Amino acid sequence: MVGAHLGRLTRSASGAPRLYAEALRRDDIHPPEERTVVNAQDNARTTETAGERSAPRGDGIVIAIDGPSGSGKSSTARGTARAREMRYLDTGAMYRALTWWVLHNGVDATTADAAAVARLAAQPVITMGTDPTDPTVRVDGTDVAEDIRSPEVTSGVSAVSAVPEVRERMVALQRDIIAEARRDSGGIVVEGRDITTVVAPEAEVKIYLTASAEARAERRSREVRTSDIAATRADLMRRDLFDSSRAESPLTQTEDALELETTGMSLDEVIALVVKLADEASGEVVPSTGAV
Ligand SMILES: Nc1ncnc2c1ncn2[C@@H]1O[C@H](COP(=O)(O)OP(=O)(O)O)[C@@H](O)[C@H]1O
Ligand SMILES: Nc1ccn([C@@H]2O[C@H](COP(=O)(O)OP(=O)(O)O)[C@@H](O)[C@H]2O)c(=O)n1
Repeated sequence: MVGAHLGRLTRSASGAPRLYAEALRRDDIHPPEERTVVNAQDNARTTETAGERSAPRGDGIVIAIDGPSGSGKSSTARGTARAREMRYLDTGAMYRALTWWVLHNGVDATTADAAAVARLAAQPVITMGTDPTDPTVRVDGTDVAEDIRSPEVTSGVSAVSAVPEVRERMVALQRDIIAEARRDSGGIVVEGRDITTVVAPEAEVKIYLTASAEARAERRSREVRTSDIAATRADLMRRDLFDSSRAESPLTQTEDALELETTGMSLDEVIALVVKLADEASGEVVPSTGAV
């Protein structure tokens, strides 16, 4: 199992291995910018970004990250993809894009019946740009990157993403993007709620990212510049409950994903740890044998 030698591992309540921050105090984990280039292939990659790379490599790995809202999935996935020159896929942005489309067509996603949502969600072409320095999301060619972060979309997205036809369509698209990244690049970091369980259970690195509800609410409040941490926390809890209790592909923590508890860790520390796991999984670093 990836990461078993990286730090102090214990078992969480679900039985999943849990990696604590103590691992970061070990000498062999560096922030991404200090990461040493470990082979010639890596060296060649330093001059281009993941999005620009043209030469097919065919040895790309997949890093799958799931977790609740505000646990740091997007920032960690993006940072890791940038550090390792991989592609990056924010699957939440895809469900948000479809939710935007539903609202754009005058339908309230939270009250509409599932059949109406499914019909509408089948219509537009969703296009995802996977360069981690400039990820894009388009609906029928319209750039919706900003609009999909609106409170209206955030309120409706859990209802839209619970519709089976919506998931079927998005998962197929996600798998296509992953297959292409495996074939043509250094691989891809994919984050969401069902990546380790449904979209890419075969991923070389599987992580369940988490943090305390307080830490997540504080992070999100800082991000959206509100001082009402209690309201932010309530919104996170509402969405987490919906996402983890729905019938279709609920957010779940499985035994074969490494739980990374990030309360008290900085983003750079988390990224450094995931980069380290990825380096090991792709054979770029010889695993150390000491502490477990
Ligand atoms: N380990 C961390 N420490 C402090 N802030 C963090 C950490 N990880 C993420 N953040 C910040 O928390 C906010 C939410 O992170 P994000 O990556 O959007 O989470 P998610 O994708 O899981 O909802 C962002 O502003 C991000 O910069
Ligand atoms: N793989 C995924 C990703 C997101 N989603 C849904 O999309 C919503 C928005 O995802 P997001 O990653 O943008 O969420 P946050 O970053 O706001 O926490 C989630 O609350 C889920 O309802 C999903 O069902 N499956």
